[in-house]
Amino acid sequence: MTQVHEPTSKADNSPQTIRILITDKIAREGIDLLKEQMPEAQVDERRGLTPEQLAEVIGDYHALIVRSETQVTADVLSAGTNLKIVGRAGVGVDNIDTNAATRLGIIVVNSPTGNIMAAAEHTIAMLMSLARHVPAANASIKGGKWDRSRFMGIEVRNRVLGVIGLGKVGMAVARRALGLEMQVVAYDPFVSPEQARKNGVEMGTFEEVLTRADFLTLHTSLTSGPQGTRGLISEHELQIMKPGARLINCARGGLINEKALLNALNEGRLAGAALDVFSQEPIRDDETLLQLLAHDRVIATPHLGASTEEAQVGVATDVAEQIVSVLNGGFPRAAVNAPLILPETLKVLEPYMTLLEKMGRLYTQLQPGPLSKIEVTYNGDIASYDLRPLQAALIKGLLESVSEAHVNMINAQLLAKERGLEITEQKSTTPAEFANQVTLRVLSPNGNSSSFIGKPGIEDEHFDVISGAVVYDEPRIVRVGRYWTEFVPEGYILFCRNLDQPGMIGRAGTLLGKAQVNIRHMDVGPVERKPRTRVPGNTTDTALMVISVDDAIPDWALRELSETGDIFGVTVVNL
Ligand SMILES: NC(=O)C1=CN([C@@H]2O[C@H](COP(=O)(O)OP(=O)(O)OC[C@H]3O[C@@H](n4cnc5c(N)ncnc54)[C@H](O)[C@@H]3O)[C@@H](O)[C@H]2O)C=CC1
Ligand SMILES: O=C(O)C(=O)COP(=O)(O)O
Repeated sequence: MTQVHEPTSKADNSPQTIRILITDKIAREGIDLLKEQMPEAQVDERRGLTPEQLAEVIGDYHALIVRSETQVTADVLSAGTNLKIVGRAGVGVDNIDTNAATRLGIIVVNSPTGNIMAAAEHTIAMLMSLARHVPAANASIKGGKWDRSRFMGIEVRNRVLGVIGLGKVGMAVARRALGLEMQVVAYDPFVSPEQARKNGVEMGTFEEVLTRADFLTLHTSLTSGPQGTRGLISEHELQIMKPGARLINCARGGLINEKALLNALNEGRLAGAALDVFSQEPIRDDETLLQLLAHDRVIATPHLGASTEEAQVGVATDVAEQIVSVLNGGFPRAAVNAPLILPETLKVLEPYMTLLEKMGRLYTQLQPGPLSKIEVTYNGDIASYDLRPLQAALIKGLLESVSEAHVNMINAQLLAKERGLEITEQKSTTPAEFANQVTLRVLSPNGNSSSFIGKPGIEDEHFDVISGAVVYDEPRIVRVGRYWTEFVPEGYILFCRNLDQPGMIGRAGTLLGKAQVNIRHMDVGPVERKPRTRVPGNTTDTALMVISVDDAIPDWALRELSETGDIFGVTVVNL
């Protein structure tokens, strides 16, 4: 391990100290930004760590910043017990196990635009170098030769540039190639022909682009799996490429079957290849790559696409800003594994996030047991927002007591799915009983509401409907089961049902007084919201008594309350 910098501030092992680890070289501006905006944080730089070495130290850190060299494996992430965020100072995140990060609730951010121009310009430099043999001619003249005939080139004007992947870099390359008077034809299944045409680019099928291109340049990200891009250019694709074409790869080494490329070059089917990226980086012992590097018609650079001063300042500050935001409890602007929520939206949603989390917690404490289907209904203006953070908050509240996993916005959906929990949403901007009301309805596995089992008023009544609202920015629970109520879901709360008859409140109050437990708030909710006429002597009417208290209630007091008769279903929750 090469430790190029000692920790930049004095080591502090207190758990409260925010610690940020940087394991690849990033621009000083990014590090300065971290220190300015989080002066209390400890920022350490350590380079050349193997995944095993990184796994050993990562437990002490809250944030990790990498480029393409550090391998952030599932083991590294699992060892990051305090890790909240991994920042990739660049675009490609194929060196980070983002699935593992998602499962562990670790946010992964990148800088999607900071190095685009650098990568596009490097691609053009490779294109021109291939056309005019610049690297070989440079080596030749420096070797004391004056060899002009060996380095006969071709003009790129009027030649066809085939672009595979017309995303940010691909499009920037296309625009530059049009400036060089090339014809540009591209393949990208996710880009519309109209959008391409507006930029002077013709779209074609994969085969058309391969067969027409004089220069073929790759700009897709590297993905695995059956639909993935790994090995996108293999034996067959190289076979159908125009004879004498030239291939450029400034995206990811794994996009090309490098052995097949070596064969195509050796057999003279391709006139040249310019490679900035490789399946093994740095190249150590891969025989095919060593042969490609030694090949006359191969131009190579050591993954320099993003290496410009401008790009490095851009990506480092971009990622540093997001790290500061996340460590301060805010949201990143370019998360790879979390929904993008605008700050203005988040401000509106925050009290609802608290509400939904509390509703989930309240449900699991009142009604412990397995869950399979939940329907959430949003009524009022709130229904017009992006509600994904609210669903994540609900899942957090529901799963927290039944799962060891740290549930957050990143992994909530995944964890719910793993536990077979299906959540459906109903939205209506028409207000319900309250202006902005959220109702949670737990359904039985067959989709029916399993709300009330047994005769109303007996102890096995199920509380499978919970409604909440935000009143003056404060979350309130307004309905539990069939009872209307209103209380702030916070701290210890005693729930019980009582026969709807005089003397019940006094009985509970006296008992809590005897137990020295202070009542903060009390609400006795009827089954219907509207005032109604009590029928004297009707002993089946029940009400829900909700008593918020300052401290835990001793067991003997709860027992005594249950034994008084006419008060039953005594449960205490802690929200
Ligand atoms: N050499 C270097 O230093 C740098 C390399 N890169 C790499 O360049 C690549 C492109 O980056 P961006 O343009 O920012 O990404 P991007 O996400 O904007 O564009 C990728 C494009 O590929 C398309 N695509 C996906 N699957 C495809 C397939 N099977 N066939 C054809 N097109 C497909 C997508 O629709 C998308 O338009 C990434 O791999 C990135 O890591 C980026 C910056 C610097
Ligand atoms: O941003 C990317 O995808 C790159 O490939 C740049 O990699 P780097 O940050 O130079 O290691």
